[in-house]
Amino acid sequence: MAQRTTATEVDVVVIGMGVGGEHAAGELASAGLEVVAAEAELVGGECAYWACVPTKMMVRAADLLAEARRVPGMAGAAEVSPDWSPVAARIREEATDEWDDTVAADRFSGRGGRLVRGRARLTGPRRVAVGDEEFTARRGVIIATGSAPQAPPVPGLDGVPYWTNREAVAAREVPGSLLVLGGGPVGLELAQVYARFGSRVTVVEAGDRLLGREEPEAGGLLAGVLDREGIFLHLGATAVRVEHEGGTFRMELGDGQVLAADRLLVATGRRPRLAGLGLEHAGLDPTARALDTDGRMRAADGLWAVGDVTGRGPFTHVAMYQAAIAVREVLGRPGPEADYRSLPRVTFTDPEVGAAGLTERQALEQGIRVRTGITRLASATRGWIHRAGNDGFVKLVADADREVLVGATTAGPGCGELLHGLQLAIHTRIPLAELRHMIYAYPTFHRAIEAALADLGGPG
Ligand SMILES: Cc1cc2nc3c(=O)[nH]c(=O)nc-3n(C[C@H](O)[C@H](O)[C@H](O)COP(=O)(O)OP(=O)(O)OC[C@H]3O[C@@H](n4cnc5c(N)ncnc54)[C@H](O)[C@@H]3O)c2cc1C
Ligand SMILES: NC(=O)c1ccc[n+]([C@@H]2O[C@H](COP(=O)([O-])OP(=O)(O)OC[C@H]3O[C@@H](n4cnc5c(N)ncnc54)[C@H](O)[C@@H]3O)[C@@H](O)[C@H]2O)c1
Repeated sequence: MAQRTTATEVDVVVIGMGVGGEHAAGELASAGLEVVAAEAELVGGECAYWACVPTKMMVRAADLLAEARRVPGMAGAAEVSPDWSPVAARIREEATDEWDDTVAADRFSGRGGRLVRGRARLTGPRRVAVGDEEFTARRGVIIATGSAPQAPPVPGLDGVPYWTNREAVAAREVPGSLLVLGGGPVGLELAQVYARFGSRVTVVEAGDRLLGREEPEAGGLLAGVLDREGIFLHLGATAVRVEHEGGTFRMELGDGQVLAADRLLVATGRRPRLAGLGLEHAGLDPTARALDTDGRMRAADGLWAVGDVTGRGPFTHVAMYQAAIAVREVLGRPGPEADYRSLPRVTFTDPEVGAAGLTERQALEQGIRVRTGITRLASATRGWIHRAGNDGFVKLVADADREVLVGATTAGPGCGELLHGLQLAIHTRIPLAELRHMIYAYPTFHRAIEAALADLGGPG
């Protein structure tokens, strides 16, 4: 690509103002650097406008309905009449400002940064073009362009008006029926929300279990709960054709079954947004699936990458963690390298599924001599007291040679919060003997950890 002769010189250019880019650009501007940040859509990115924040508002509302439905048999009678309008209004008024990022853009300008609207591309090492403007970055460029939904190559799919998470978040009405392709976190959180608001929901998952990246017990647990809530599940199912006619979506499966619904949500994963970024002009492979970064978030000399583009865990907390490291690096401040050993993630279904570190399978693949312990939440006093909605378990994965935890899953009501103590144990390698000899408050859900530790067996 021909370089323009005049380019504006600044300290740093940040490409993409999602959670990762916004954090990095804001901090660097506050530190007094001259920062230009390019954003093609909305400052705040996917998380604020179409992902974490609005979906968790939807989940909160759906969970309230589910709790109210648990009143019979435990506390009397309750009549529940779901109404989507307060959810749709809250998403518009509180979460997204009607998908207007003025507040976030002003916040960045208020810190001294310059926001440039448009799609940026690299035109050389430390050189970035946005529309007609070109910038050179004395210290370097931070790529934080996030990820985009990835649809599978199912015949007919690209010609129909399917939903991604964006349309599912922006919906003003609950569809009478919803077909969800993909049983990962996006598909399951949204499937349960819509089902609890009265939609007839069917989930089609190609793998043999739900939430395939996590422990098999988590997928099994959710399959049981969702089935009980009236969600139709097709596991190990392949969609071979999709069509949309007369307002109805029809999906043919490999076994010949045809499923029909008013809406189709495609939630089959996301892919780092790297196409058209001009990576080749910075000496990087433009066909790479993700940007390979070192522990200091460097992808090349004078080029850092943070967030979903790094492929290190597509979560907001990872993007922010990495952004903080990149900021330190740009400012030349000392600090530790990125450490993903206790990487936490929580799927906000009900029951929530929290996980940190390695699954049993990942640990085995790393050659670790593994010991596991598991306990059902219902068998802990608090789980038994809780009764309705007490589905869940705690599973621990230990390194039998080093006698420390390397992974944990906490599934149950609000059990994403239960994860933190275990994450700390994994991260700081607390010896199992220490964990066993702590006192666990009675009757809490976290006492289930003590039972799972006992189930691990081994010395001590
Ligand atoms: C439905 C859903 C629910 C989720 N829930 C959670 C959750 O509960 N917890 C959690 O931790 N994570 C959750 N995630 C994941 C989370 O949203 C992402 O990990 C997070 O948004 C990644 O941040 P990012 O800064 O890397 O990218 P993004 O948020 O994707 O931001 C990237 C930004 O870059 C801009 N951009 C892209 N290319 C260019 C370009 N060339 N020039 C200029 N700008 C560009 C985009 O417009 C965008 O604003 C969820 C995801 C989905 C889809
Ligand atoms: N609570 C959270 O932190 C949260 C919430 C939502 C999303 N996210 C993150 O966003 C990313 C995207 O989520 P996702 O659920 O879209 O992706 P995912 O990759 O986690 O799950 C996609 C699912 O779709 C299935 N699939 C793929 N192709 C298929 C096909 N042709 N037919 C049927 N099923 C098919 C896969 O087997 C998989 O189970 C994930 O990495 C996730 O961790 C996080």
